[in-house]
Order: sequence, then C-alpha cells, then structure tokens
Amino acid sequence: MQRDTKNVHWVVRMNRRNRTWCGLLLFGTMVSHLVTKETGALTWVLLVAQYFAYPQLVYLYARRASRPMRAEMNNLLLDGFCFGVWAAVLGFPIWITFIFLVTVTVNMTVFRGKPGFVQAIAAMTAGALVAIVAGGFHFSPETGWPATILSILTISIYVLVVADSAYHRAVSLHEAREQIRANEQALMHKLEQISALEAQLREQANRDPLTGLFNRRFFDATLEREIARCKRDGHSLSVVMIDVDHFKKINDTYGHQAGDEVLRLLGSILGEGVRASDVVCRFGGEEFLVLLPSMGTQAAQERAEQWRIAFSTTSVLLSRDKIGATFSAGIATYPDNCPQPEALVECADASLYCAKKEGRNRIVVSGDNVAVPT
Ligand SMILES: Nc1nc2c(ncn2[C@@H]2O[C@H](COP(=O)(O)OP(=O)(O)OP(=O)(O)O)[C@@H](O)[C@H]2O)c(=O)[nH]1
Repeated sequence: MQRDTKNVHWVVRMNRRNRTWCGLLLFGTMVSHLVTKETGALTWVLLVAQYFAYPQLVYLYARRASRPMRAEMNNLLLDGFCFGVWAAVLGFPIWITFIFLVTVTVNMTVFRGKPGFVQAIAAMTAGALVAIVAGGFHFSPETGWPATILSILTISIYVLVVADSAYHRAVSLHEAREQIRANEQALMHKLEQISALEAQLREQANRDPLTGLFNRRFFDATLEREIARCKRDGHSLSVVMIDVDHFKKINDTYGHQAGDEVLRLLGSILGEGVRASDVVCRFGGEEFLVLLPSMGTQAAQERAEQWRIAFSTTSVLLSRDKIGATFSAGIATYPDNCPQPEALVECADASLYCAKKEGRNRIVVSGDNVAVPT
C-alpha cells in the first residue's frame, strides 16, 4: 500500500530522509570503529535499532502529531540526546563525536537559530551525562583510519545534503512567492472587472435605455437631495416638465420607431449644454423632467424656450418622412412660484396641463393663472 506523504510537513519529510541516508553513513562509520574494539551484542543491537528502527519511529510520531513541527523539534532534541549517549558509551571518539556535534547543532540551529544551538548542546550533554552516570566515564578519543575516512565522508555528505535541501527550499519558496504574486494580480484584475461591472450596472440602473437620459428613479433620488439643499442654502430650484404634443398621432401616423426617434431627438436637445448640476430625465412615455438647481424662474423659462424652439424647428428624417413635433412645458420654481419644494413636480405638472389646454407648443410658468396645488 502506497502511503500519501504529500500531506506530511516538509520538515518531517526532510528529517526522515536525512536520518535515513546520513544515518546509514553514520552507521557504517560507527561499525568501522566498533569492529576495532571489544563490542558486546547489546551494543550491536542498540546500534541497529538506532539507525534502522529509530528514524521510522520518530517519523511516525511527528507525522501523527497535531503539531508536526513541534514534534519534529522534539525529535531533533532526542537525536542530540541519543548521540550524547553514544558518544559517552564509545568513550568520546574524536571524529565520531565531532560528527554527532555538527549534525545535531546544525539541525537545531537551522530551525531555531542560536537558541537551537544551545538546546542541541544541552541535549547532547544530557545524553552523555546519563550514559556516564549509568555506565561510568571512560575516555578513548582515537579513531582508526577507516573510521576517520568514513567520518570525513559522512560529514561532507551531510553538509551537501543540508545545502541541497536549503537550495530546494529556496527555489520552492521563490516559486510559491511568484505564484502568490500572479494570483494577486489575477485577483486585482478580477476585482477591477467587478467594480467596472458594478459601476456599469449602477449607471444602467439610473439610465433610460432609449434616450440615455437619467430615469425617474434617479430623478426622485436627486430631487430629494436638491430639496434638502435648497432649503438649507436658500437657493432657487426649478423643475421643467415637458410633454411631446400629440405624440400618439406621431406613433399612429409614422409608426412606433418614428416615435422613438422623436423621443431620442428631444432627449439629445435637452441633454445639450446642461450644467453638471442639472438633471435631465425621461419621466416615462413622452414625458421629460429637467431639474435646474440654483436657477430662478426667468432663467429656467429662457432655457425651456431655447429647447422648445430647437425641437419645433428640427425634424426627424426616417425613410422618406420628415417628422416634425412640438412640446408643451410647465415650469415651477422654488421659492418664486412654488413655496413648498416638495410640490415642485406637482406645480410643474399643473402648468404643463395649462400649456396643453392653451393650445400646446408653449411654456407655462407656475403661478401664471395656474392653480398652485396645495
Ligand atoms: N414610440 C413610443 N411611444 C411611446 C413610448 N412610451 C409611450 N408611448 C406612446 O405615447 C403615447 C402617449 O399618448 P397620449 O398620452 O395620448 O398623449 P399625446 O398623444 O402626446 O397627447 P397630448 O399629450 O395630449 O398632446 C401613447 O400612444 C403611448 O403608446 C415609447 O417609448 N415609444
């Protein structure tokens, strides 16, 4: 059965590899040293257990631990303790003790810095002391040339393995960072697309698709704001309500498409030369509303008159038809002729009604014989 090692913490995997392969070299080195000594069977058994069973046991412990990195640090300390025991049991042979010292301190320092170095020394010392207390102290530092050569080989290979691991770690870190950067860029791009889409949707929600002017929803929201502003600042606020004359007849005579073109023409005339603060909207059907903040009756009337002349003198060309149209408009201005800004649309509507009644193609200002709604 193949075990899935991909989910095992990379430090646990790396240390298992190092313990297994560098352990084999260390095993060989120790064997070459022990064969020159009188070595009991127990020592051989323990040596085999140390280099063949121990790496697998500590790997299983770290792999199953809820915090594998912490478990692996405990394993490294245990390595130090065991090497301390072996060093003392063997009488501190100089080369073998040196390998123990280098591997244990490097392993701990890589992960914990200087405190790791101190902990490694402490773990080795503890192991050595335990062995000395249990079995007595003896000192036999010399190693024969086979053990010396194997020791040099082992330490060289160990340093190479550590350097190679560090290199691969650096490469995969670099790749991961690049991947994160690419993901971030893709995410930013998506966010930009989403906010552009949102802005587009917001814009569409406020626009009339036929004329491109604002719609009633937007007008209502703006009117509320402008009413609050004109009340606060005491500025004028004018509303012009416009309705195409006999529009039904245009539709009936030239068709719905011709009617649409007439509405588009009026929309473009109303939209020309507006101030940033003006709000031109299609209120529905053939009815338009223009909100003119900070504009008194006279100026609003002049503007509406310009639109009326422009519209009545411009024709829509459709196939062979030249379609002309006029509009009627009602104007209401706060505070000039409409004392309640909330009633501006109603006042303008009443004036528009008057303009229609008086014969169309004209503009009527609220208050000019127009009953102001109460
Ligand atoms: N082409 C077109 N026609 C529309 C649209 N919306 C509403 N209408 C038509 O506009 C016409 C409005 O007619 P009426 O309310 O009778 O008004 P009118 O004919 O302009 O008469 P007065 O306003 O009294 O001058 C109706 O026939 C609606 O079908 C639109 O988007 N496009």
